[in-house]
Amino acid sequence: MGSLHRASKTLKSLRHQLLLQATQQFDSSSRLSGSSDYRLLLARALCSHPRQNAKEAVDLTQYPPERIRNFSIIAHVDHGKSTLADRLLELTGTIKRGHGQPQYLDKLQVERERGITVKAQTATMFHKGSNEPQPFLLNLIDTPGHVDFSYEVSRSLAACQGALLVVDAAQGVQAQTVANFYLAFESNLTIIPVINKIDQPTADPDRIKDQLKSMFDLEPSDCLLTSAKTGQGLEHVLPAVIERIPPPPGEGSGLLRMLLLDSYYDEYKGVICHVAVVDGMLRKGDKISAAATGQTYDVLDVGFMHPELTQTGVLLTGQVGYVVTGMRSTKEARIGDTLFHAKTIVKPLPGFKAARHMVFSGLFPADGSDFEALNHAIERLTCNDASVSVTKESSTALGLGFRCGFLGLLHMDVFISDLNKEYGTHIISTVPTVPYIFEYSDGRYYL
Ligand SMILES: Nc1nc2c(ncn2[C@@H]2O[C@H](COP(=O)(O)OP(=O)(O)OP(=O)(O)O)[C@@H](O)[C@H]2O)c(=O)[nH]1
Repeated sequence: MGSLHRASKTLKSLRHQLLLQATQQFDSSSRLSGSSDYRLLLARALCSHPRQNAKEAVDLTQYPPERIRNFSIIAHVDHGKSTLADRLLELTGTIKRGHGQPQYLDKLQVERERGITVKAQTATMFHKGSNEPQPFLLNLIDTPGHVDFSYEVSRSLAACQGALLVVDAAQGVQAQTVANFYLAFESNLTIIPVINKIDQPTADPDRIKDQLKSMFDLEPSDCLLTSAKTGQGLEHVLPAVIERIPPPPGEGSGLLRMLLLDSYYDEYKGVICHVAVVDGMLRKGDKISAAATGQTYDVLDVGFMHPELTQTGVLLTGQVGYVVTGMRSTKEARIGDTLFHAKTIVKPLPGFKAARHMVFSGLFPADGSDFEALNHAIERLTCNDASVSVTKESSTALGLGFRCGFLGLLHMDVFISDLNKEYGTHIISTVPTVPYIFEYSDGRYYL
């Protein structure tokens, strides 16, 4: 107890010193001006000593691609992806049984309130099978099930070689099961069918096996039967992942190429990028460039999600993790971009198709004088949701406002309620519209 207290005091004073250094540097540097530079400096000071979890430091160099498996969990809404993810995290000792909230990877407030996954989340686990001499490093990506967020699913699949296709043992195959199956199939992923919720009285696994065979040509003998609620059948999931999903391809000794999967803004660290290392190796202190923007950055911190950010100082071929580079805004982190070592020439990775906005709505401040506040709130919110498009709009009745594009109605609803809740802005939103093409018989058309 005493030594813990001392350690915590030492850490606190170290943090204090770093903040002091950052403040002194800020005062003395004539090049730095404005609060954003100050924030950046603070973020750098804090990034070099991030919030570490109490687990032992992990040496990622011990995990060559042969001992890595990257997989996603995909399913229709509520078929049990996040609950299954919880159980796998518990089975591997990544989180403690009964500790933390259910649906651990659903971290956003909106996810907890609505019981849905909105943003894909990655967690790294270590698992040693009973017949295996060495442990495996498993990267699990929990994805959203709702159709509005299928863009998140396709991005996540780009970092994986396999997917667990979870199907409710009573409901069977649903619309998003089909859509997500084809996303995984087109990406050439190994698909492991998991029939979940077999504890339900109405469960009928044999009927679901037949459905999976007739619709997707998945063999009944390949189906795993589980209950993420009771734990039944879960012992077969990770061995199947290790046996059936191939290791990530990529050249360990090649030039560094990383796929930028996602980014978000953290108050303390600045922009945090989630990346998949396709070739080569990344170390803290390296200089990297972004193919889309041509910008060069210093790598201030590198690590993986275990399931909280855990510093490792290095990421190797096939590994999925995070990088902090001192980017000022998530707008600099173009999702799907290729990151590589500065001064090297590499072929950019294919990246992703741009997100398509399906629904548009005008957002106006209830009081015209709140326009700047709304502008600021939207800017902050889009920092963590780059899939919203924003253009300024003016209306004779409602004054100055914004026209925003969303991936669907649920996405719009989530965004507007976040605007109201997190920023206390009172806004008027216009009836959502969908873009359409008006085509004349003479061939002319209007959007
Ligand atoms: N009976 C039973 N209920 C389960 C099982 N697995 C999950 N559930 C319940 O099903 C509901 C949905 O589970 P989630 O894990 O949030 O489902 P999800 O697929 O992640 O949902 P989205 O993220 O919204 O797509 C929750 O109430 C879970 O407790 C199971 O094996 N048996």
